[in-house]
Amino acid sequence: MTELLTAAQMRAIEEAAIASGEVTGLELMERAGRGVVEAIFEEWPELKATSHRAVVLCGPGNNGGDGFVAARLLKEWSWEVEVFLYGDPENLPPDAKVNYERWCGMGEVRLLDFPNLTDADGESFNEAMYVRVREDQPLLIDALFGTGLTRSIEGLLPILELTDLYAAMPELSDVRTVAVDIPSGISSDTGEIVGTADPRMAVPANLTVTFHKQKIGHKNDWGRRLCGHVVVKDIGLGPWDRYAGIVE
Ligand SMILES: NC(=O)C1=CN([C@@H]2O[C@H](COP(=O)(O)OP(=O)(O)OC[C@H]3O[C@@H](n4cnc5c(N)ncnc54)[C@H](O)[C@@H]3O)[C@@H](O)[C@H]2O)[C@@H](O)CC1
Ligand SMILES: [K+]
Repeated sequence: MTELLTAAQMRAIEEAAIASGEVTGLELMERAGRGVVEAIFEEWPELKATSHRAVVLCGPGNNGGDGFVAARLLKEWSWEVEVFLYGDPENLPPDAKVNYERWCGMGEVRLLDFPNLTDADGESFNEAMYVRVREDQPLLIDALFGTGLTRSIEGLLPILELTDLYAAMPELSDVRTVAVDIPSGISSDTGEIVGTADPRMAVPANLTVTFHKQKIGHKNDWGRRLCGHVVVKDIGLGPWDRYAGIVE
């Protein structure tokens, strides 16, 4: 029996755990977000000593929900946290919506889909972000897409330009990027970049925090190259053999 999961197996395991009544989806999401923050402090213990800055990019599904949890917990650590959402808050799945709303009680959410990439004052979004990244060197948390990615994120180039910014600034080699579950753009079933062979269509990470077990995509193809250090966090789904019917 392999201990690498597909997206469908992970989903089935979560559904079985929720159906058993032992845990809710909301609790799993809270543990996932907490796991991300724990992994950040384990990877870079120096970040625990002083408050820091984070930019959290949240997507339209439950991966984004994990991002909202991580944002809230970092804010509780007195970090300065900026949250950006790709998608319509009204269409977030229920658990992600709850965590979006919890975050809204603590801070602003800027939408990532404004078409001309220009703020109301005429400043280019990417220019503003470039300045912020250069000056503040925030931790970047990629909670755009996880196991639910179904098509290429090519249409999201404006977001990817942000990650290009990180790559293009050698003086900022200390900038840290953290993928929630898997770098956005990578298929958790194959490790390939979804819908394209262009490696720029994925968000590379220094640290990837996944849940319960690693997915096939962490170990293969571009996934293996773009995940950075992969950490698996227990979110209380129980022992492996409990799901024998799902993971044979
Ligand atoms: N209860 C649960 O199911 C849990 C889920 N978890 C997190 O949830 C993630 C899976 O959540 P989801 O299944 O909601 O999936 P995702 O959050 O990965 O993404 C799904 C959403 O993205 C959209 N989408 C997919 N490809 C797109 C593209 N190329 N461009 C634009 N939109 C696109 C889909 O239409 C859908 O709205 C996991 O990776 C993990 O991070 C964790 O919170 C643990 C608990
Ligand atoms: K991600």
